[in-house]
Amino acid sequence: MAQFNMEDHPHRRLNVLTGEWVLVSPHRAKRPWQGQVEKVSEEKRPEYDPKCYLCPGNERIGGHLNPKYTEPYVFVNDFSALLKDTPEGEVNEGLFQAKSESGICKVICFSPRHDLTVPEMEVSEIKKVVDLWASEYKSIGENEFVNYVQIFENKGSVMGCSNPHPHGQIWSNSTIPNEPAKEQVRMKEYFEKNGRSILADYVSAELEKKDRILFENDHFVGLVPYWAVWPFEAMIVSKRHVTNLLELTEEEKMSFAAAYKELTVMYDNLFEVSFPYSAGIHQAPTDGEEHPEWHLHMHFYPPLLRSATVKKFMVGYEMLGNPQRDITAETSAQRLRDLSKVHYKHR
Ligand SMILES: O=C1CCN([C@@H]2O[C@H](COP(=O)(O)O)[C@@H](O)[C@H]2O)C(=O)N1
Ligand SMILES: [Zn+2]
Repeated sequence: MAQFNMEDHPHRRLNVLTGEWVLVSPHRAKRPWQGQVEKVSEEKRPEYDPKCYLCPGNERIGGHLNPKYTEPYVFVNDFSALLKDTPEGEVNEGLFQAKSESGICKVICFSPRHDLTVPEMEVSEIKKVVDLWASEYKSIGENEFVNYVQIFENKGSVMGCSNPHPHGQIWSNSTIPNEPAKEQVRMKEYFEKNGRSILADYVSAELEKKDRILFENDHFVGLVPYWAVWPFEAMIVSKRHVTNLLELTEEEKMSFAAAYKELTVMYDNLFEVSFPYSAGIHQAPTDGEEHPEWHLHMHFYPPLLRSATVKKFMVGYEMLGNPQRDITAETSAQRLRDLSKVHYKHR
């Protein structure tokens, strides 16, 4: 019987943040990487699109007029999934439980330019987005009925993104949503047991091992998590143990912006296409309590598997059993690390 090893044999890995497992089948990806990288023609977008709902000076659905903004611009979502004046109410009938939920949803236009995406923006421009994320986290979180603020970005039509103009969203609500709630349980357990943040210890351990590190700068580390589910899933984690964006210094926010750019340039260079993903920041709840267990981090969940047009499907066994992947996190990290740091459009 051969000796078990993680490069050749099927195994499960634990996500210590959520307590969930992922099945890894490396033997299925043993074949050398011959996935053809067909070129996907991307239409060149205009710097301004008169029909775009997010461009400066344009009218949005419902008649709201965007100002001729020149900096990142935020507005309340015209089709908000959560509303701040939702009447309180609940259903409590044995197996039938329901509760009213209030919240605020906003859209952030990262740049007045219709044609730019984060990897093509200057770090100083992305820093302005980080500043706006922080001020929105503060102002939205100050609402009595808001206890969690989820900042995220859907990029690319394959992620259901309805508009290519670079933008993100903020959905905030009264209860902590499932994903951060799962992480909070494990972060709290670890912090109460060890007096340190689980992600601080995890990042130090990864910097020791190196094989899943994508990059590091003065204040942030980019890595493929040991428990990654999506083929090129990644995380950006602050080196210092901060619980939310407001604790970051100006220099740390600039480093965050640089890390966001560095990772998304890698992503675009992988298949030389604008790389789709859903990404979001996890940070402390805004319930007015201290949350030393929290450690600011950003998840990136990109769907592409082996080319610009072949994506991973989380179906079947993934839905009924648990997530499964072929290439290992280490192989993905190696492929991303080997890529040029210069965006393919600027070579
Ligand atoms: O006029 C508009 C168009 C789109 N939107 C909102 O912008 C958001 C676009 O984000 P996505 O492309 O990630 O779906 C979406 O949530 C949609 O509700 C407006 O608020 N007003
Ligand atoms: Zn998280």
